[in-house]
Amino acid sequence: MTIAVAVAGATGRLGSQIARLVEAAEDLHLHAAMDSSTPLESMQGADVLVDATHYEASKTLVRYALENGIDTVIATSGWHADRIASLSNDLPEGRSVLVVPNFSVGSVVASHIASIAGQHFDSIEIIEAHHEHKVDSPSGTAVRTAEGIASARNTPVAANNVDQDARGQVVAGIPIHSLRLRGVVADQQVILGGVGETVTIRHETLSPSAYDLGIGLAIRRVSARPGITVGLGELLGLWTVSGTAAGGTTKESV
Ligand SMILES: NC(=O)C1=CN([C@@H]2O[C@H](COP(=O)(O)OP(=O)(O)OC[C@H]3O[C@@H](n4cnc5c(N)ncnc54)[C@H](OP(=O)(O)O)[C@@H]3O)[C@@H](O)[C@H]2O)C=CC1
Ligand SMILES: O=C(O)C1=N[C@H](C(=O)O)C[C@H](O)C1
Repeated sequence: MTIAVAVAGATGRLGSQIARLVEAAEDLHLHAAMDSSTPLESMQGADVLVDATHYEASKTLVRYALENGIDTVIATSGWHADRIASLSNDLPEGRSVLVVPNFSVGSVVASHIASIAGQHFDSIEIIEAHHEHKVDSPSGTAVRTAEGIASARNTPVAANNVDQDARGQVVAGIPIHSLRLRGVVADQQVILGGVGETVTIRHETLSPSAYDLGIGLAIRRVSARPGITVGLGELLGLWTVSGTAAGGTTKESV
C-alpha cells in the first residue's frame, strides 16, 4: 500500500529533505508539498502529514490535519510537554500523532543515556549548539532531554542562581544554554556534576543525513500507533519504556 504524505515546510531545510525522501521511496507518495502560502486544504486526502515548520504555524497545521483524519508526524520544535498534553486532550478518536524532537538515532540514544545518568547527579546542565539559521531556542531536543531527565528522577533538579541572565533558560529545573554558530549542524552536551567529577554525554549531528532513517520510520509507522507517541526510542526498538510522561503523554522516550 502506498502512503500519501503531505509535507508542511517543504521549502525549508528539513521539509525539503523529507519531500525528497518521500519522492524517492516506492511505497510513499508526495501528496502535497506545502509552504507558508499553501492553503491548508491541500493536505486533504493525505494519509500522513509531516510538519516541519515553526511552532506558531505548526499548531494550526497539526490541528487541521487531525480534524481531517490525517495522522501526523510533528518534527517542529516547540511542542513541549504541556502543549502535547493539551493536544492529547483534543485528539480525535483513532488518530495518531508522533512527536519527534530529533530524527537521529544517535540523539535518541544520547538523550536516553542522559535520563539514566541524571538519576545519579543533582547538578545537571545542557549546552546545545545549532547552525546560525535556526530560528528557535532552546532546541526541541534539549527541552525534551531535560523533560526526560526530570521525569526519570525521584527528586527535582534544582540548579543554583538561575535568576541571573547568563544562566540559561531553565526547563524542568535544568538550565539550557543555546549557541547558534556558523559551521555547526547540531550538537548537544548534557553535563552532570558530582563530587570531584563531571560526566559529559555528547551527541553531534555531522550531516542532516542522520535524520533519514528516522524520517522514513516515522512516516511508515505513525498510523500503527493511535494516540500520541513522543520520540523514536520505541520505534527504533532501542528500549521499551511505559508510563505516563510529564504532561500526560501516553508514551515516553526522547
Ligand atoms: N525533528 C528533527 O529531527 C528536526 C527538527 N527540525 C525542526 O524543524 C523545524 C523547521 O526547521 P527548518 O527546516 O530548519 O526551518 P526553515 O526555516 O528552513 O523552514 C521552515 C519552513 O516552514 C514553512 N512555513 C512557515 N510557516 C508555514 C505555514 N504557515 N504553513 C506551511 N509552511 C510554513 C516555511 O515556508 P516558507 O518558505 O513559505 O517560509 C519553510 O518551508 C524547526 O522547528 C526545527 O527545529 C529541524 C531539523 C531536524
Ligand atoms: O533546527 C534544527 O536544525 C534542528 N532542530 C531540532 C531541535 O530543535 O532539536 C532537531 C535537531 O537538533 C536539528
